Amino acid sequence: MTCGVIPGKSSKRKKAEKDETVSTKPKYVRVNALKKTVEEAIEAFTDEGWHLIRHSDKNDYNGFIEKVAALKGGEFMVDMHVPSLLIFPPRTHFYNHPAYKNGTVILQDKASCLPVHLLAPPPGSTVLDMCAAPGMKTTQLAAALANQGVVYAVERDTKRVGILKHIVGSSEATCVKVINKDVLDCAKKDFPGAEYILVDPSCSGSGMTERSTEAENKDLARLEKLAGFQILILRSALTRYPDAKRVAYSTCSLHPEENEEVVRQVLETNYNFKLVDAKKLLNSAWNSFGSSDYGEMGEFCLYARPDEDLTNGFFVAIFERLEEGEQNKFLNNRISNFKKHLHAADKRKERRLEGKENKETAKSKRGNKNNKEKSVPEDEPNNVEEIENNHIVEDEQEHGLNDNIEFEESVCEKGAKKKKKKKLTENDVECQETVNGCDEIENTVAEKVDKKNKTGKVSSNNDATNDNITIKKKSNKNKHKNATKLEESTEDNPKNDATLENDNPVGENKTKKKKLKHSTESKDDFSIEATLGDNENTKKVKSKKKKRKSCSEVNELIDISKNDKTLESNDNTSEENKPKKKKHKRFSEVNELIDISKNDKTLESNDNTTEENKPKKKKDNILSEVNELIDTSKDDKTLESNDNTTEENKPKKKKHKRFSEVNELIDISKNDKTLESNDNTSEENKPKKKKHNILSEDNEFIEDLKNDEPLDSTEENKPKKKKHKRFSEVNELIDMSKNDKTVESNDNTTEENKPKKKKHNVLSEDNEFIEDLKNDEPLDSTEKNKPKKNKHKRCSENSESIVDLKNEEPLESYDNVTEENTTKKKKRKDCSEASEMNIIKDSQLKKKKRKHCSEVGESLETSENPDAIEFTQKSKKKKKMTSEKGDLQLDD
Ligand SMILES: C[S@@+](CC[C@H](N)C(=O)[O-])C[C@H]1O[C@@H](n2cnc3c(N)ncnc32)[C@H](O)[C@@H]1O
Repeated sequence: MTCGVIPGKSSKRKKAEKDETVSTKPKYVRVNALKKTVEEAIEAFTDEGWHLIRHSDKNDYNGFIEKVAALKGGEFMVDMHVPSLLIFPPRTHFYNHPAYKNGTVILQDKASCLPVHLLAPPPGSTVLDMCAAPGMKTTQLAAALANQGVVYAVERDTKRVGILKHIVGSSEATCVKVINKDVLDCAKKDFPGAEYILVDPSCSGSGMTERSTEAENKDLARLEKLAGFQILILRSALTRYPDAKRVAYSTCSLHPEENEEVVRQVLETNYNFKLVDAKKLLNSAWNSFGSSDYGEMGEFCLYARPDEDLTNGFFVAIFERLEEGEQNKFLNNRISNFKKHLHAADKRKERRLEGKENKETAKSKRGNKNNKEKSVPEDEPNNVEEIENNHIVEDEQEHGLNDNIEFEESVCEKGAKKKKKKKLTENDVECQETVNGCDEIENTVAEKVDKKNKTGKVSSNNDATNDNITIKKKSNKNKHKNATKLEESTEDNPKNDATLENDNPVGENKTKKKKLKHSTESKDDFSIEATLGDNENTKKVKSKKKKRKSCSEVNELIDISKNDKTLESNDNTSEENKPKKKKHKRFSEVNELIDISKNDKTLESNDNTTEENKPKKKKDNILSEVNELIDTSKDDKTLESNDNTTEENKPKKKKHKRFSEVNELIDISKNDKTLESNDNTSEENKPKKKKHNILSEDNEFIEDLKNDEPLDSTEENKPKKKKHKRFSEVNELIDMSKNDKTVESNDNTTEENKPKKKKHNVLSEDNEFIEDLKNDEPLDSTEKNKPKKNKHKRCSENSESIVDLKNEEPLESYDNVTEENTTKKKKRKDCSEASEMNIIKDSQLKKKKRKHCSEVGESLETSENPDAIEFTQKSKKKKKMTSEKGDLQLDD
């Protein structure tokens, strides 16, 4: 036997040996299968005079431990779990043994062998060792692969990379690729096809028997920092590598803070992996598992404990990618958190409804609400921030190295140097989670949309190829008379494409009186399509003499900056009618923001509602706006959609004007992914006795998810002999700067009912509000009810010309279409105006038009300025003239 104490040892080695002299822990030697089989090694040791103690019962772990504990000098055993592991009595030294010197055996504690043993990558597979140095497990991985396949061995510390390379070289692990990098700075392409991942990060090392006192003296602050990093790196392993089948997380710590707690925090937010019961993997031949404080989750984790297992203290958790139909049953807390958000949304809605009863306090309530919503919810975990703040890395000395390699424990200074980089990397990790969360939301919403489509209540037109945003509005008769529902589904848009569709099927409005449809398409693969009907937006008109008029405007501006994406949408509309004896009130907005960001989820919604017009005997109901924001982070995609519809009932000789505005600003900077959708709908009913209903719902889709009910719609248009008017409009302006592309589209439609003579006009217009503003008049699109024998034709559609213009000029497009019916008996007059896209172009030809556009801009800018009213009044006088001008321009 050649084992023994080596002369001329360093002080460090002397210390290690001194420790061993008091250790009762056996000495473990892993046979390097790349050089020798276990049988060959056993034979060699036997030849040296060592006596093999056998343990044949593979299920008798306690009997095995007894035998190990009873090993005497000159005896050795084969481990019952790790077949390549040989066990020698305590205080056996191999420093001078030829097998150790030539790399045939590697001194590695049994506990340290368990992670790779449980990870069990088969030969030929691709393995990622995220924290490789000094390389004990790396070489074990290479042996498991039989050098067939590849092991990416990543080590951040340059000094330790040298040791890693030495050990890898001496063990003839030819399949290992050593990479001196921070693994968190690496991308999946750096380790193509990584199937098995070992996460063996720096830890407190409390499991090292020689440091057993540390286990009793917890440095909680240090543990917190370490746990932050451990969570980060484990989460990275579970989210960043799509081909990963199995992941092993291990530490040589006995602190739950670095073990079960890390597993819990990562697992609760992971949709793709499950925790494997380690006991099963070891055929129940093991005794030490995680804390029952963590329930089954803890029990699935494995501990190696010095006292019970005669090893170093160690922790191992094995994760496996979910099969189809499988679920991560430890995801519960995340769902719980989501439910809390839903509950919070309910409360906001209640507050909003309450606030509407008191108009005077509505604004202040809104302000408070916005503030609240912008604050981080209490139930949001703080891990990410903790990780960011505490991203320090402490190198941990691998226990096996105490025996044969001299290296110092060092604190990696690169951690501090790369702090900025790491912060970005964390964002990447978080971003992955957002995708998951939003995918789920999107999928659920998509299901709702499917249901609606199946019922035939929703039709959709989609000009986009694969990617789209769909917004559908329906009224909800179950909850509120004047409720409007919004559905929104989003899908990733790899080319910054977006399609917005607003579909309000005309439904059974009996006579198919109204249809508004327009579509715009931009050059930069951005298309917006809106189909507006009146079936889904409910209206009640109880007075025969009432006319309904609606007008709405939307103006949006979205700015998505390249490295710091911010979405802004501003919508300002101003318009006022001052009928003789009517009173008019302005209506404002509710802005909501829901931010679910901490665990990679962000959801924002803005909702604007308020305001009522109460003419003497008339009542206005302005109903609802829904604004939703979904942030999907995948591949830096940003989608935004805005949809606004408004409606008004007009009393007979009264004039009514309605104004709505939406202003949104959403800044989602993390990882450059933002999706925003705004949807605003309004509706007004004017019952006889001044009843007033305002309903607004935001995040309706969340509501539906919560109630697990299909979105429903109501329709309450039942005026006996009433005339119905409907109006809707969509205006979108989207600026995408990422690819230096700006797309702007404005779309507006209006409608009017002209009751007395049952005339009906269907009008579809783009940017009607612009046109109307230009004319200093309320937006209108008229629609008249036709008498039975009257025929109705559609007159103007500019969508084609609009599309053409857009295709020519990517930056801006203004589309205007107008149509009017002015005669009592089946005469129709149609006006349509085509748009102008580049303000600079055709200055001469569009001189008048440009002037109008300028006025529009002014009016928008001064929407909160009293002067705007004056402007409006002045411009009203020019209405007819302007309209004529428009005709002339079109003719030109
Ligand atoms: C516990 S040791 C790994 C022991 C190794 N698995 C073995 O069996 O020999 C942790 C190692 O991870 C390295 N490390 C820590 N953070 C890292 C990071 N972000 N990227 C790469 N390596 C890292 C440390 O420098 C240290 O060498």
